[in-house]
Amino acid sequence: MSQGFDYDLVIIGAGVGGHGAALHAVKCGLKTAIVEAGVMGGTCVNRGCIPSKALLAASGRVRELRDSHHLKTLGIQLGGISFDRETIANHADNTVSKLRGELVNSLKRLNVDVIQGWGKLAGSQKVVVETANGEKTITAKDIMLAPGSVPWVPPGIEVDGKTVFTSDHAIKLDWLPQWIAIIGSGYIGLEFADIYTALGSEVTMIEALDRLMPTFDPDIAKQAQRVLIAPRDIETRVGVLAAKVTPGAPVVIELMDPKTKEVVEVLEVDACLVATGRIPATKNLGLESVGAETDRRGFLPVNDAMQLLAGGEPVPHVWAIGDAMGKMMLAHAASAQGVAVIENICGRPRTIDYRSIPAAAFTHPEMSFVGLTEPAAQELGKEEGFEVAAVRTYFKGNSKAIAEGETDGIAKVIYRKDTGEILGVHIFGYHAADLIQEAANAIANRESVNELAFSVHTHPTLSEVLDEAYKRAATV
Ligand SMILES: Cc1cc2nc3c(=O)[nH]c(=O)nc-3n(C[C@H](O)[C@H](O)[C@H](O)COP(=O)(O)OP(=O)(O)OC[C@H]3O[C@@H](n4cnc5c(N)ncnc54)[C@H](O)[C@@H]3O)c2cc1C
Ligand SMILES: NC(=O)c1ccc[n+]([C@@H]2O[C@H](COP(=O)([O-])OP(=O)(O)OC[C@H]3O[C@@H](n4cnc5c(N)ncnc54)[C@H](O)[C@@H]3O)[C@@H](O)[C@H]2O)c1
Repeated sequence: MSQGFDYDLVIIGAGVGGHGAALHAVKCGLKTAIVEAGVMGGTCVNRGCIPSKALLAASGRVRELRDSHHLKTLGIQLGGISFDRETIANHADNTVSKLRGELVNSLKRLNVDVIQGWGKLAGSQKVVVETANGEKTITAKDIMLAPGSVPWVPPGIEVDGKTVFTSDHAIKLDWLPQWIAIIGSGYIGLEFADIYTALGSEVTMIEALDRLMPTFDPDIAKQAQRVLIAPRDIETRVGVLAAKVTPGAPVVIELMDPKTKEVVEVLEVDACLVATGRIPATKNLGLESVGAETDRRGFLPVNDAMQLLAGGEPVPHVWAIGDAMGKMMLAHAASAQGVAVIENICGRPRTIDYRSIPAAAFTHPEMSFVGLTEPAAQELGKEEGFEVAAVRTYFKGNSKAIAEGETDGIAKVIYRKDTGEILGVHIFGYHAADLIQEAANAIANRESVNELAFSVHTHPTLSEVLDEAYKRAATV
């Protein structure tokens, strides 16, 4: 099919986004190559989702087995629980190797050519790859940019990879500091606070904004703070910037009042995890060869079809997906975008419905959401002229949660009062990450609480927290 080109499609970046796109491209009959400068699998497989979840699985088990009060209520008594840090780290490493191997094999099986090297655009249908053996030029009918993202380290913070580090180092679990400061209370800060406290470290969590977990719905953040932060070995500093961090023994952290710019406190800790967000890896991509440039924050500008834009106009045959275009920095969002681009290339127009993409933090218990927070829904209601309502149900009223002894949790359903359409669902509690999927499907189909109230949920399951919410919200 390649019509005088080396390939139908060349993808730059073999993360989950590029990989998902490659699999779908082959299914659609496109001759495909993927260019990777680093390790196959990108952030999610090597430095993100997978190793962090392996660490959370092991540390979560330690937390559970050490919770003698909880076990006692179930009639269980255990002796002292010990763990081996190195074996936990190996579990994460082995999981990464296994999944990376499977990813590489899946590409091999489908005859996707893997080209190792740094890829960049040299025009809208040409890629130059800097390989170990020199430059290689390849042509393609379409090109997809999927270069992902890297940790963002604010100015003033010096990372040495030993005492001051980002998640790239933390996932190796090289050591367990007695006292660790975590800068940022987003996903990475929360998940690593869960890991470190379960394994016995004391944590000081520093958040620049005026409340912890600022991107989560306020009700959920409040409940999570009550369960994930307050009873654990975690001190918090909120509304202060970590302005200067100097590695060493001790690590010295200067906290600054963002308004007065004055240093308000100096902390001396054993280690510091910088979890202050991620930035797109979009330097040296040859964008100038097609007249394009990144936006102010370094993201690749795209339209709804995910065509790369130059001066507001789509560059023919060049597409961009994943963390590098910055719509939602999640693995499943990146692969959904990759698949949608292939559909667009094949002439079956497809866009992404971001409102129905769920997200979860894999703390113990988990936090998850899909759609709008209550303040965002209220804002939309004001703009579009509808009223917003919310119902809350609690895990302590759910029979399965009671049987499990896992009653800390809340589900919140936000919906339009007039039509009952669900606008957002937020869950904090046992298995929240799995529970959110049915709400995501409901939002994707723009379903109303009035219909959902008739959908039958298995009894006794945790999913009945949503069943109860739909029934309470329904007008009939
Ligand atoms: C600690 C942590 C935990 C996470 N946990 C989750 C989670 O539980 N669930 C979830 O959904 N998301 C999670 N994420 C986010 C998730 O990892 C990212 O959203 C996802 O990896 C983005 O995929 P991507 O394909 O866009 O980019 P990446 O995975 O970053 O892959 C991009 C690839 O492109 C390569 N590359 C870049 N430039 C070039 C070039 N010029 N030439 C050749 N190759 C190039 C890079 O080497 C890299 O391999 C987590 C992230 C972190 C850091
Ligand atoms: N379970 C998951 O899906 C998962 C897990 C980990 C990471 N991720 C992805 O990785 C991305 C990065 O995660 P993250 O937690 O680093 O970023 P984040 O954007 O979620 O949170 C960063 C936090 O750091 C705070 N901050 C920034 N600079 C600061 C400073 N100088 N002092 C104090 N606080 C400061 C911000 O206010 C913010 O609350 C996320 O966008 C997420 O999409 C997802």
